[in-house]
Amino acid sequence: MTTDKRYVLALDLGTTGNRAILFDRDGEVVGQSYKELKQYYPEPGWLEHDAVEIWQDTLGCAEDVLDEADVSAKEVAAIGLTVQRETCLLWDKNTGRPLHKAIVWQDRRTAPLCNSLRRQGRAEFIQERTGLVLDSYFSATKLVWLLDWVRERRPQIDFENVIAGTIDSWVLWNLTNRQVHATDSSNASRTMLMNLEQGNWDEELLNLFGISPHMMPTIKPSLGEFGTTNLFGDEIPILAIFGDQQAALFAHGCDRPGFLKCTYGTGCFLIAQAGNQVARSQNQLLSTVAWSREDSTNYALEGAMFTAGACIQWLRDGLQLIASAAETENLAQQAQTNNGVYFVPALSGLGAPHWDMNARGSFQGITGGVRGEHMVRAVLEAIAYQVKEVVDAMNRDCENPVSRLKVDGGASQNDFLMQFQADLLGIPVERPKILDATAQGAAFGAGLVSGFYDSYNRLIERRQIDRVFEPSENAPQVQDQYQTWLKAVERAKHWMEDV
Ligand SMILES: Nc1ncnc2c1ncn2[C@@H]1O[C@H](COP(=O)(O)OP(=O)(O)O)[C@@H](O)[C@H]1O
Ligand SMILES: O=P(O)(O)OC[C@H](O)CO
Repeated sequence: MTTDKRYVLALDLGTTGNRAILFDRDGEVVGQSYKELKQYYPEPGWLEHDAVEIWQDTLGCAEDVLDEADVSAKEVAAIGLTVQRETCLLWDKNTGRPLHKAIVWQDRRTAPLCNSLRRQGRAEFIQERTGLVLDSYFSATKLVWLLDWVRERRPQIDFENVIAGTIDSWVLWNLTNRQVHATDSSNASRTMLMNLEQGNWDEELLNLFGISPHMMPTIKPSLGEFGTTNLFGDEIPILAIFGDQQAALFAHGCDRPGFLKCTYGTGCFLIAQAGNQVARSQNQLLSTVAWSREDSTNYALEGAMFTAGACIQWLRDGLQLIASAAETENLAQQAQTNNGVYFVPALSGLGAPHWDMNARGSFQGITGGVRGEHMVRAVLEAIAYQVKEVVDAMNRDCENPVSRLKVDGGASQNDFLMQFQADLLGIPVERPKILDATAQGAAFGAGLVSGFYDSYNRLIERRQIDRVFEPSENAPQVQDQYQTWLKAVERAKHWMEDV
C-alpha cells in the first residue's frame, strides 16, 4: 500500500436516498454527499425506482464528496459498495438502458404469483433452498414480472442481450464501464434464486421462475475484487460489496454468534450473526448470508420489517402532516400519550414475523379528541412495537436472550423512538456516533481488503457510542400498550384479496 492512499470511499445506495462517504485511516468520516431518491407509486402497493437516476446520483454524490473534500482519485485506496437489497431490474447490455423501472423490495405486485406458488406446494422447497419465506419482497418474482412485461411490450428485443441484477450489479456494471456483471453473495442470497448452502444460482429455482442463467450476474465473495473504475480521474479498485443490512452488521463488529444489530432506515432490519453454519429459524425469521470471503461464508438470522422510516416519509410527503422527519420527535413528546391511537405500519404488507403480503396500514382507536401529534406519536410507537415482535421471535430462536440492542440508521437519531424502544424491550439501546453504519461497513470491508486498514478489531474498538438509552420508569406502561398494538395488527392482516 503506497502512502498516497488516505481515504476509502463508501457508496451507500439506500431506498430513500443515495450517499457517498469518505472515511479516513481512523475510520472517521471526512466528507459526505447525499441525494434523496424519487419514489414512484404507479399503483397501490407498487413502488419503483428509476435505475438511471440511481446511477447518476451515485456518480454525482461520489464526484461531489471528492470535490468538496478536495480529494483526488489517486488518494482513494478502494471503493466499498452497499445497496438496498432485493430491488432489481433488467437492462440491455448493448444500449446500457434499463428495460423498465426497477421494482423495489417493498413492491407487492407479485403477491398473487407468490400465493399461487404456495398453493402449488412450492413454499417449503423454496425456503429449504434459499432460507427465505416465499414472499413478493424478494427479487425472483419481480424478475418474472419484468420478463413477462418485456415479452409483451418489447417483443422485438433479443433476450441474449438482456441481463438482470440487483442495484449493486447495475451500479457495478456502470462503474466498471460495462465490464463487470457481478454481485456478492449477501445480495444474491436475497434474490430467492441462490442456493444458500452452496452459494450459487440454483438451477431448479432458475427453471421454476423461467430465468435464463445467462442473465444472472456472477456471484463473488463480498470481500474481494470486483474490478476497477476510472470514472473519477484515476483507477480505483472496488473491493467490497454488501447488502446494506449486512454491511451494518459488519460495521457494528457483529462477527460472532450472539451479536446482533437493528438498523432503522426506510425499513427496519434486526440481524443476528450466526457464524459459519446456516442457521434456521422456527419463528419466521430469514436465513441469509451475512458476508463471504474467498474461503468462508458467514450466515445470519434476520427479522425484516418493511416500514419504519418509510412511514415518517409518508407523514411528510403523503399526509403532509409534518415538514421534516426530525419534527416527529418533539411532536411525540408534546403529545405525552398516544391518546388511544395505534398504527399498523403495513404500508407494504407485513414482513417478519407475519409475512402477510395482503396486510395494509391502519390507524385504530381514533376518537374525537385525537390530534395530529397523537397520530405522529402512534406512528413512532409502531416502529418500536414491530421491533419488539421480532426481538421476541429472535429470543425464541436463540440460546441467549437479546440483552442489549445496537442500533443505527436514519430513524435511530430520534431520541423519543429510541427511549420508547428501550422502555418497551426493557433492555439498553446503544446508539453509535456514526449512524451510517451501512456505509461504514462497506468502507471497513473495502479498506481491509486493500490493506488500507490492518485490523478489523481495531476499527470496531475505535467506534464511539453516542448514547445508551436505559429503560425508564415508563417501561411497565409502555409494555402494557404493546398488547393493544398486537390486537390492531390482527385487524390489519389479510386486508387485500388476491386478484
Ligand atoms: N429524526 C428522525 N426521526 C424519524 N425518522 C427519521 C428521522 N430522520 C430520518 N428519518 C427517516 O430515516 C429514513 C432514512 O434513513 P436512511 O438510514 O438514510 O435510510 P435508507 O438507507 O433506507 O435510505 C427516512 O425514511 C426518514 O423518514
Ligand atoms: O433502504 P434500507 O436501508 O431501509 O434497506 C433496505 C433493505 O436492504 C431491504 O431489504
